[in-house]
Amino acid sequence: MSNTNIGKQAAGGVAAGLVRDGMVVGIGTGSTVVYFIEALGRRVQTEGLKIRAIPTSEATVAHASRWGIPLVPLTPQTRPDLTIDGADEANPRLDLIKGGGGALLREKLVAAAAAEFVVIADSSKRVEHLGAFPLPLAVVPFAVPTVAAQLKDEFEVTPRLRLLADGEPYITDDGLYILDLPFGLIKRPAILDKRLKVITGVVETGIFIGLAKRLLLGHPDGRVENIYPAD
Ligand SMILES: O=C[C@H](O)[C@H](O)[C@H](O)COP(=O)(O)O
Repeated sequence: MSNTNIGKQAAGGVAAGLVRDGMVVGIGTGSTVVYFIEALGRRVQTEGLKIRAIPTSEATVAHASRWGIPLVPLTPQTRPDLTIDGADEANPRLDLIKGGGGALLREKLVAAAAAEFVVIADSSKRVEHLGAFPLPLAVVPFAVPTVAAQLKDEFEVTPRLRLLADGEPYITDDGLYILDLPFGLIKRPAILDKRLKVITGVVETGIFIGLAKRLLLGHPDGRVENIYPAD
């Protein structure tokens, strides 16, 4: 197993240990979350842990179902007690960039609705400043040309339409396209998030501000560090 995967698996395992009987658990998306689902699924199968889970993507529906984890939709009455999700970058305040897997919209809904949101990641995801990872933006397909032009004018960034291996646009579970924005350095993520959100045709950004209350950072030696938001 690669060093990165050791960290992901370790963080996913610790996160599965946070789940208690009777909880509603929000389950994010991505390669780190797959390890969390495995560890949680094992607890469901061997300990008889009784939980209900809210998935953030069709991929997560498939993984969780394989482990026999009961799934429920997000409603005002059924909100997660705890949501566990990965991240592409986390700064010291635990502001995040997410959406490398295209699931940012459902992920933000499920993270924001949760009583507690805990991020799991390997140590490469911790950064001083967000922005080296291109910021994903979920955009209505019809609006992509005009949104892209506005981004170039206003933010001096050249958006890249996310494509599949066959050259066709990547389409999210909600029928949206993804524009990846290579900012390089994002100095004020909260302000950038607000400015991007008001562009007509933009549905959601991959900037998650003030949602994560804890980061479980998995290291190549299997150690998991607990990180809380810096002031
Ligand atoms: O849309 C995908 C999610 O935001 C993922 O949580 C994020 O991209 C991190 O994924 P991974 O755990 O595969 O690095």
